[in-house]
Amino acid sequence: MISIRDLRKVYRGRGRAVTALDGVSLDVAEGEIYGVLGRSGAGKSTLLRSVNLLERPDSGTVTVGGVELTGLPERRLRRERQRIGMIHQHFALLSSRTVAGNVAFPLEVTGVSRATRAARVAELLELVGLEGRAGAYPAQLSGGQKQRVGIARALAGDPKVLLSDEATSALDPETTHSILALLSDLNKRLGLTILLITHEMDVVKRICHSAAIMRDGRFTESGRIAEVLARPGSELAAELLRLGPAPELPGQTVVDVTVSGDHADRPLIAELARRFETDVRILGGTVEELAATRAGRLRLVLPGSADDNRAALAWLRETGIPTEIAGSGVPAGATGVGAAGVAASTGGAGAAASAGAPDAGASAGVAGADETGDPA
Ligand SMILES: Nc1ncnc2c1ncn2[C@@H]1O[C@H](COP(=O)(O)OP(=O)(O)OP(=O)(O)O)[C@@H](O)[C@H]1O
Repeated sequence: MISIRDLRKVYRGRGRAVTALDGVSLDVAEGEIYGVLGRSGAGKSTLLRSVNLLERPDSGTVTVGGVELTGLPERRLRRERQRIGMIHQHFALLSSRTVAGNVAFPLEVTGVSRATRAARVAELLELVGLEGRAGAYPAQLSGGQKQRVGIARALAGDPKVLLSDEATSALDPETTHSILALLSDLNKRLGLTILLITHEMDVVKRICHSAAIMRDGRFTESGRIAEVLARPGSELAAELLRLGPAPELPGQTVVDVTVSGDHADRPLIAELARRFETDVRILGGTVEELAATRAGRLRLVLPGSADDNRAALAWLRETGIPTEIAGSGVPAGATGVGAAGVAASTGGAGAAASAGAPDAGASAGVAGADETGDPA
């Protein structure tokens, strides 16, 4: 539904040039919710605003619903833009207009008749759960209600694509959940394709089918959540399923295994114990009901060094369970077997590389992420 190819954008001014987009490519399938995650300054807003060409990229192409927007004259572009809704962090409502007046605004601009407008506004307010608030002014609404107005307004022209610019960043956690639930519901009921930018991993966990991490104008990793979880060394997977820093346990091997999809119901620990006659301990774990799938990450301790456990590690790898040595009790450099080594040898080298695979500090990258919810 949205296809972006090699987008570049450099802001120039006062002898200074900032590369906001450094060759970004992205595909969002029809009916998908796609989250772009990144810290402030990563280029997320520039990317999102490039999708409807509110921001003109220096080069690259943007295609939405089969129409290449970057090739259109301004008048045609204005028409195509009406098929793309957008919601904003601070709602961007007109304070002098009522809820109904705000939602009706885009319909007025496109010349929809008064009667049709009134019927459509009533329908939209019901869709976002704001029946009965048509006559209220923005100042009389809570943040969550304001965002509902923003969503109703964005959907007025019956778009197939919704762009969400940090739509929940100004809201408290409970309201955030209700707005995310609404977006998810609209995605299902209307088949709405949603591209959102956020700095909150929780948003990705709750509603996204696919995600990307953006840093310095580039995607360092991207993909469908189910694929990402199966990708050894994945930074996104580590952020989705967080474990604390790994301890050093001399003479033991600490491994982090990710179980999702077909593996979620597998009696993995019993199998390991049986096949390799080893006493597997669980050191920690996290299980998440992600929008895309149920998934978990377990931190296991196997007696003996990584070398002693070679066969068990190989079996995990062959079984297709992403496995990383979190801390072998021996310096990674001494054996050459570190998380990156496992990642590379599990057949995920390409994916790990595209993820900006962590090097010698891999275990810290996986397990030692900060507590802010921001990607590293
Ligand atoms: N109009 C502009 N003129 C000059 N530089 C800009 C402009 N807009 C953005 N930038 C710069 O481009 C880079 C990317 O900005 P962008 O707003 O896209 O990032 P972001 O990830 O959305 O961050 P934030 O969440 O803080 O908005 C930043 O370094 C920013 O300072």
